[in-house]
Amino acid sequence: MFSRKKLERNDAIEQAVASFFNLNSEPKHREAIVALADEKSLEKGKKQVIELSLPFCANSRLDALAAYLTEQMPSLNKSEIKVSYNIPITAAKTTPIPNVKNVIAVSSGKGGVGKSATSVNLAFALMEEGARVGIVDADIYGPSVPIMLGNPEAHPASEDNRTMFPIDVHGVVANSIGYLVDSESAAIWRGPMATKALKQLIYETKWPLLDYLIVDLPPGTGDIHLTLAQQVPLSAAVVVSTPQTIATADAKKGIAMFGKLDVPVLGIVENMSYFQCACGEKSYPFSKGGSAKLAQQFEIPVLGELPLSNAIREHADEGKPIVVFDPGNEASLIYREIAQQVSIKIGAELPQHALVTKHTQGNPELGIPIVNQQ
Ligand SMILES: Nc1ncnc2c1ncn2[C@@H]1O[C@H](COP(=O)(O)OP(=O)(O)OP(=O)(O)O)[C@@H](O)[C@H]1O
Repeated sequence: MFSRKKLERNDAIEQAVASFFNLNSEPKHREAIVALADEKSLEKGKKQVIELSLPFCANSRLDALAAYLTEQMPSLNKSEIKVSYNIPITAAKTTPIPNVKNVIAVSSGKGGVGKSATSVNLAFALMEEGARVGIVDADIYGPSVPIMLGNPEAHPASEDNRTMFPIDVHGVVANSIGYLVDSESAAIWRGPMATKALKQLIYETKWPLLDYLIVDLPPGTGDIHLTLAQQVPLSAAVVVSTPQTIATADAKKGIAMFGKLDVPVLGIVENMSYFQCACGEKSYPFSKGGSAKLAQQFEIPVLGELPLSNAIREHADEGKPIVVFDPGNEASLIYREIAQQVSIKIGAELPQHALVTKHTQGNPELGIPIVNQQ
């Protein structure tokens, strides 16, 4: 009979992991990282399995993490490092959405700055990093997610004519008003009708277990935003802007609105930041540094700067998200970095839901079963 060695939490490994991911040294930012190891075998440099549980997803950095850990701690040299993700549930002040751990609003003050393109690619980037992700298109008046996902003719199935199943697209599940009614009908909805439609879309969709639900908001700071922030358990928001003053001025209103509604803004995604010609030279058609100034003012980070790129536009127009269809493209790599930062901030920096006990995967009271991931 073989008995499994008892593995103990190993503080030194946890600290090294936290420093690799540049986490703040405050204990609350580290405590969700759990490293289990048999300390005695570590001392002797024996081959063993280290079990690492992270509160965020980081597929693209696992090789670098393993290299960093063995460099910092040569005793890990012969060890196999097994990583799993245990993404926590963050603050839920209002009715939770069954099966959904974290809701991330993607917002912009001004229209046309690339909010939907960012929402869609952020969703796929989080999925590629190892999370279970859904996207809901809250842009009731101009839903563009179905086009960007390449399935504008799709229609969610229903078992009971009351609830619907989201549509699975390349591993992300989605729902949009665009799948349910034609665009002319939705465009004439006003106030209560639009907010009711949005709530139905969110609460009457049977989401599978999701680490993150991305909500692509309409531009501006109107009724829909207020409803969403007050009646849907938003974990955090990401604000998209171009660098030009007219866009950052509107983005500012959005950041201020989330501040008043107590929704943490994780940072700004600067879209159409620069244009890089084939010769390698960069130019700045929409001005330079606008988001950095805004970020400084609100003491939030710029999560990433995306180029004005034909490839981003073509993939969006063709319904083939660039992160999935051209993963090696510079823009895809930037989306992946943004996704990682979003995931790290939610997992290691935001307060977790009070009902979530430490290292608990889910919460039955929230309709989230306790299951083991990966
Ligand atoms: N970085 C980029 N480079 C080139 N084109 C882009 C980029 N980002 C987005 N686009 C294109 O710009 C157009 C507007 O983008 P998108 O629909 O994402 O903006 P939006 O802010 O969601 O707009 P709205 O909310 O007003 O509908 C789309 O055709 C999209 O493909």
